[in-house]
Amino acid sequence: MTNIKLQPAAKKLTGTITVPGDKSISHRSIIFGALAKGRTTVRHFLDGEDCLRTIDAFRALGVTIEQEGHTVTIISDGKDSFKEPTMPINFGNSGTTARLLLGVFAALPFHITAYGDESLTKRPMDRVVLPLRQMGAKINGRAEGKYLPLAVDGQKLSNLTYHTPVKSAQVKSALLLAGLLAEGETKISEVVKTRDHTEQMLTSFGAQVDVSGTTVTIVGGQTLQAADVYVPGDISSAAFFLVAACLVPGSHVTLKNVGLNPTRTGILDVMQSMDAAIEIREHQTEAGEKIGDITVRYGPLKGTEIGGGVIPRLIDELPILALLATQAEGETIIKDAEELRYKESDRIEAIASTLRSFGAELDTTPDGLVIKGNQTLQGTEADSFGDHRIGMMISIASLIADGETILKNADSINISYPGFFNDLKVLQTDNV
Ligand SMILES: O=C(O)C1=C[C@@H](OP(=O)(O)O)[C@@H](O)[C@H](O)C1
Ligand SMILES: C=C(OP(=O)(O)O)C(=O)O
Repeated sequence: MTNIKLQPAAKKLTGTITVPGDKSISHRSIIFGALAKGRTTVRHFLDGEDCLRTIDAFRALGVTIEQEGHTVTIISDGKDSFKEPTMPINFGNSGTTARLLLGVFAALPFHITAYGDESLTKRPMDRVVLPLRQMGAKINGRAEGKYLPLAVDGQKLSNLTYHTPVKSAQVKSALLLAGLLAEGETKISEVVKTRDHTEQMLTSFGAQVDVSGTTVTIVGGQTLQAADVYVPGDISSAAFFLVAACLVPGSHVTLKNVGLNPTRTGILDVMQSMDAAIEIREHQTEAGEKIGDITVRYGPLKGTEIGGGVIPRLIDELPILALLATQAEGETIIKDAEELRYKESDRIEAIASTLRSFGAELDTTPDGLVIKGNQTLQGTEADSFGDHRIGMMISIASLIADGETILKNADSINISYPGFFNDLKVLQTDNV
């Protein structure tokens, strides 16, 4: 466990950085590359700990995966070439690995045991286990299969028509993957549209998938063909510097090649509604994923209400948006975000206790937060709770707090952004 001393920003943040690859797309590139026949090359892959768990899981199934820096090559002959793993699979801290791979494992002719770290072991898996059982999956574990460790006895799965009650791209994706490996037509509908990287990648690997509003339909038994994947920069990582630049006086920062898939850009909409000075220049689309540069400047902000359909489009950005709200003029209300309670930590409680330790005033509600604006923050000792997004929120808060901050358990940041402190240093060293 590493503790880091952080100082208030001595000067403005300036310059240009390219944030690391998108975590959701990196996971999916490995899954699809392993399921496809042929050689898949992935560029700008995120080498965060979560994505490495997905690589390890497919290596355990016998798939050849080579990694050189941010380029990953997957050589596979498809699912029929997979072998039964001889050891339990460790999903680590990664909810995405756990949920999506349960959808795959359920359909493989193997007995597989999977477990996770202390945080993942507390996160609900029944959201995928229950619908997978409706397809014929045999999955057993604690609390009737609600929590890891889980034992999966792979089966031939049948098709599913399912309206998912949770607003979760992980659930949708797990069921689409199971549907791809099942017989017949699987139809998944959601209350609000969640990130659609699985649907985009199915198409780019040659599968037929039909998207109509918030319903996705896939016919099982399709063969995927290897494809080359370029992973755009992760808007969820960019978010920390978008907010930092808004908060540190005089800042002017450009983030290059950021993924601008509309199911992920809720943070840009919300920051613009708070009057943030943001310019977005979309310049290309790769395999259905929009990519562009974002420039943001320091400036005054106003409070806002964040709720409804935008929530899944910015779910992982809510910790850093909560910090932004403490500096806006007027109150900010975050609602409809009960899913925050099922992340790496209970993020509603983690945001509240962390910002309170910086001296901020805010209230929690069952599904969100009410945050007072125009607040002065004091340096503090704050724990990431093993949650990478809380760790990065603390680091950005320290830039505008009076006095020193100590970030405890800073290692958690390696889950999604191993080069975070380096990129922060680049922006603090004039690189225009
Ligand atoms: O599908 C994905 O890649 C993800 C979906 C979201 O989780 P939920 O599906 O649980 O909302 C998000 O919080 C997570 O970081 C990544
Ligand atoms: C919730 C997150 O990831 P996961 O569910 O994959 O652990 C996240 O990255 O903020």
